[in-house]
Amino acid sequence: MEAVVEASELRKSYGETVALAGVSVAIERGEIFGLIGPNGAGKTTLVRALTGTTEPDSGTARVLGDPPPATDRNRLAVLPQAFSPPDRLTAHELLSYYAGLYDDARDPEEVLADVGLADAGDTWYEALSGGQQRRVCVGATLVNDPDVLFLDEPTTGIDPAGRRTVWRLIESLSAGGTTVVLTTHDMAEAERLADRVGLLADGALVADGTPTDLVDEHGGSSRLTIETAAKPAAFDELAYPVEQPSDSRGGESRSPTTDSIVVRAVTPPEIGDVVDYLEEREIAYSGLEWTEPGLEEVYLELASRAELGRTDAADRNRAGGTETETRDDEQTSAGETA
Ligand SMILES: Nc1ncnc2c1ncn2[C@@H]1O[C@H](COP(=O)(O)OP(=O)(O)OP(=O)(O)O)[C@@H](O)[C@H]1O
Repeated sequence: MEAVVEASELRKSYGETVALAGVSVAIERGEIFGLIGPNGAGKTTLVRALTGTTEPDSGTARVLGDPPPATDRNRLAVLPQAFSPPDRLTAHELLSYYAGLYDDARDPEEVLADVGLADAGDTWYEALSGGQQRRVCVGATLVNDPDVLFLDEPTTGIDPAGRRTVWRLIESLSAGGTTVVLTTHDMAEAERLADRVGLLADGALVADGTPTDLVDEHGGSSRLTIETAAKPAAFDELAYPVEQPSDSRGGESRSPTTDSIVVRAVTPPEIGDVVDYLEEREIAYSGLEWTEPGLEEVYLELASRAELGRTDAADRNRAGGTETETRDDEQTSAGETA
């Protein structure tokens, strides 16, 4: 398959802050690539390097075969995280304005219908709800019927029904051959939409795979949480691994909870064995909850590993001193739809 978005060893630092530490990725035509990672991981910087609004210090990028500054703007669209169009335009006027920037544009009415706002065309942007405004912004990226679409947290602030409208839209765009790079903090969104997920941490792509593969590799086993005051020792004879969950994952605030026990790797038909164990030994419990691992577990696991790695590196640096490549900062340009 043809890669329409490619990055090779992209590096970018702002002063001593390394935003991208050598990111390589290739995204194929029609693929939905979910970009996830903690705040400050480098996601926006990567998108900016791929869309030509920031110049990497080194490495190369190509979108639709050209380096980003030369990418055909008629074939590309970007929805930045913070995008504030003029308030005193109606939704229809706004989409007409953006449509006017392209040689060949879609009918704004059609685009409004796509984002579920067919009846809101005459409403001023400022009079729309936050979620409706975000949907108009998504619409603004669709007026040129792009071949490559970068969406930075497109559904933030949108209600569940509206989110589903946007999800279905993204799916149908991808089915029609549009390549979508979707930055999100919503793991359900990434799991539902992304063909492939890339997890950035500290400027490095620490995982890249289908949601299913990532969950198999890093998600750990299923969890059966038992609400009980019993101690882990009460489960010594149970044939499954048992642990006492922590109040928080990672960090020094980790402390065991005293009101629940987690039994790992129990399949749904085996839950009865655990219940029998509780009953036979008269262990009091007030509830059971079985959960499969998902992308959220992958995210927490890999992000906490990256955090541990950073702590180790900081310790080593404190012990031995380090050299950091610095470079002049550059202006952050306000995002704009392409
Ligand atoms: N123009 C800039 N000047 C200085 N530092 C910057 C600039 N842009 C980004 N950074 C820094 O680079 C790092 C990566 O930032 P970036 O915005 O790419 O992260 P992100 O993953 O998009 O975060 P978030 O999830 O919060 O949007 C951060 O430490 C950030 O402070």
